[in-house]
Amino acid sequence: MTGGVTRAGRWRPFILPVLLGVAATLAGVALAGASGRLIARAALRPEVFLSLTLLVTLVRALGVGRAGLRYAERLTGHAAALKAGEAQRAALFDRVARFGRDLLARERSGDLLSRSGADLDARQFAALRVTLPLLGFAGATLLAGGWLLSLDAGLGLSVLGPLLLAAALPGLARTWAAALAREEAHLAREHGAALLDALSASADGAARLWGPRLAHLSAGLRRVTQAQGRLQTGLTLGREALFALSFTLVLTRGLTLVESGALGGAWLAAVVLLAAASFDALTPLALVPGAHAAAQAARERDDELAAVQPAVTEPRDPASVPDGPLPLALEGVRVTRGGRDPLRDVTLHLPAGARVAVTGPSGAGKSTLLGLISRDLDPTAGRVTLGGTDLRALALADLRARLSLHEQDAPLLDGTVEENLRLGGPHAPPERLRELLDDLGLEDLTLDTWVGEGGTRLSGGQRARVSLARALLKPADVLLLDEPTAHLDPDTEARVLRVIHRECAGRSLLLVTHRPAPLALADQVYRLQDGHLHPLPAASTHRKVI
Ligand SMILES: Nc1ncnc2c1ncn2[C@@H]1O[C@H](COP(=O)(O)OP(=O)(O)OP(=O)(O)O)[C@@H](O)[C@H]1O
Repeated sequence: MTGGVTRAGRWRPFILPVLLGVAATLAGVALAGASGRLIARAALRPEVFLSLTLLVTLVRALGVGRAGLRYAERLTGHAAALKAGEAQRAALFDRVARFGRDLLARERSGDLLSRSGADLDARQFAALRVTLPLLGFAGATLLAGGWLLSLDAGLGLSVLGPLLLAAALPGLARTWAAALAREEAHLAREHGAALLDALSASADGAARLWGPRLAHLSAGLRRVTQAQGRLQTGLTLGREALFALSFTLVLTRGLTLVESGALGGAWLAAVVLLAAASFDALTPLALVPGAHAAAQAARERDDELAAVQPAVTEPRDPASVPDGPLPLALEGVRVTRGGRDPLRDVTLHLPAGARVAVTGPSGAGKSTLLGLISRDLDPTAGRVTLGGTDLRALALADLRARLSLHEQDAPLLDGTVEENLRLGGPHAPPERLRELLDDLGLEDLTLDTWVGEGGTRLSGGQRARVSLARALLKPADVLLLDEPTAHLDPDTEARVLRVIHRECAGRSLLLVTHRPAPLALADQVYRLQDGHLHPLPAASTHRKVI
């Protein structure tokens, strides 16, 4: 999914941390063996302590080296994971941005949010949570098993038998662990989405209706977490029982070998500690099936998302748009939405610099008309053109640079008023922003007012005017205004219309509205009804407003 980054390329940054982690595990196993040997020899013959200098140095080197290797593995591993995550996040953002609101209409936003966070986490740490423990365990088994087998087959089997059985335990429970991980992810998604729904509907008490649903989902999550806990406890108990068995077998066999003289007494401590250390390498294996299942599920969901086609696509070889104001036209346009045709055969010409208004009943398709021009959607039949070129032949960014859209629900970004305005006019001087707000009747709103998520800390009328100011600030040739005076009292509406009239100078305007007053801005008014545009008499009766 990372746009051109190959599978091998994604793994390369993890090679060093995985090697470091494996080396740290091996150093741990070797340290246990070497220190056992050292302690035993020093205890048996203290007078030869000086001759043990090499062993002492080895033990110290392994002790310090293991900590250093583990530290370096964590450092490089997390850096690699975060870097991989960065690329995955950017790719996800690109994809989501291509879908725009399409995706939000298709997926629930809480679902998308919790899912993308968990999926990115599962994928970016897969190498450290799956590959590293497996390789570390394989290395420890080869080292400890190989040495013990070379000493005595019975000793080797006493460790390898229980060790491999203990390693297989999480694998045996894999299906159960994967089912629990899937159920947990599903419940967490449902819970996240229901919580967001409940919060956004909390004002009218509708949230209380979600109470039982949230409680049910919480109970489900608790049940799954408890089942996961029981599974982990079972696996730990099984591992400890196999360790106890191995320890007993190694000790029994080792003592027999010492008694028969086949093994030096000083080696027994090394053998026992080495066997114990190889079981330590098992601990991280318990999480491997869950991490593997999560990474696999994340990949499947990513493929699913990749297979969904956005409503509008970029042309392969975009046409260029000439500079300067250009005419816009809808030619015989039909739109099918939700099984209905809100627009059936719509033809509309907006010459450069013209001002056109469209009115009509609710649900007639007025916003859909603007959506066609900003390419939120494409027509089912007919075409929309800018300067004679079909919009589908233009790069989306080129098209949208020429348009400025104020939407009916006036969505604002979570930030300050100034940050929102700067999306429209990044280089506008602060005085220009201030003046525009004052002219729109927003004298009380400071530029550093924080608007909250979606602008929810502002009143509906304030939010609409900040969004309108943002649209007016954008240096675009075509203004598309959807209900620019919604939520406003008549006096403020008149003020706002005067500002629009002033700011429209030299640009084209297409506005859609239910209200009569904004029609005064237009040279030509249409009524959209039953999928067709019907011209109305000029709106000169409303001129007095502006
Ligand atoms: N994202 C969507 N998916 C499917 N159908 C949609 C979508 N958005 C709008 N519609 C449908 O398209 C039709 C036209 O909606 P539109 O919002 O364009 O009407 P409108 O004239 O702007 O209404 P209003 O005046 O109430 O804002 C409606 O039947 C609506 O249900």
